[in-house]
Amino acid sequence: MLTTVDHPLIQHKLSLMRDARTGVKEFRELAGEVSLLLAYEAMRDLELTSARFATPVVEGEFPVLGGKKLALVALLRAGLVMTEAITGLVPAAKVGHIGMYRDPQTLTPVTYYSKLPGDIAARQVFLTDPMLATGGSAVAALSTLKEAGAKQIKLMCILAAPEGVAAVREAHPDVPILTAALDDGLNDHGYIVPGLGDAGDRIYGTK
Ligand SMILES: O=P(O)(O)OC[C@H]1O[C@H](OP(=O)(O)OP(=O)(O)O)[C@H](O)[C@@H]1O
Ligand SMILES: O=c1cc[nH]c(=O)[nH]1
Ligand SMILES: [Mg+2]
Repeated sequence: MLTTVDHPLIQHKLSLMRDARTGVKEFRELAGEVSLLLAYEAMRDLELTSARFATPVVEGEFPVLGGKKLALVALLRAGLVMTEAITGLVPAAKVGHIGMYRDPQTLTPVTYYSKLPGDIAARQVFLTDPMLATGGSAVAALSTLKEAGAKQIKLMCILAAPEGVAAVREAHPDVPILTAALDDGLNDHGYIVPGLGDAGDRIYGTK
């Protein structure tokens, strides 16, 4: 399932991210803000239970999170800024990291790191990566998560290309995808069009 979260605040902030004139500091802040807004939607179906306590006025039953514990997994580098923002909302979530870069010639992902919570099988997992382009990186990262035992996973990205959505759907049809926008496609270098450029480079000021 693909959900495009087209809230006006997200769309406005995404347009600022797309603008080539936006510098590193602002881009990084915007990526964090869009991630928080995406998380609001991605976590809409978290289970609630109730707790009994007294407000300053009266005693009662009140809703509190009660379902599976959460894990946020950052696909490095660019996904890191997303998990760091989202931990502000869900500070009890455990955080995992999968390090992967896309070979510029072959566009296939190369994995260089993986560190996941030991109890990931029992957690609701949110994989974060701003860019879903060919989908090679997300498909490989989702396989890594499933090999580690993860069963309930959502993929959160800021921009998706139809090619990447199709690749994830094909390899991992059980994984819902949330994105701020579905763009037109990919150029000859595998960049999303119109896109926002190389997310990692724009967040960290490399290149
Ligand atoms: O869907 P794909 O075609 O696999 O491309 C998407 C990947 O490309 C970017 O990472 P990149 O390889 O640039 O690594 P970086 O975060 O270290 O810059 C992006 O953050 C995704 O992980
Ligand atoms: O447009 C793209 C495609 C892959 N990775 C990026 O960072 N940007
Ligand atoms: Mg990059």
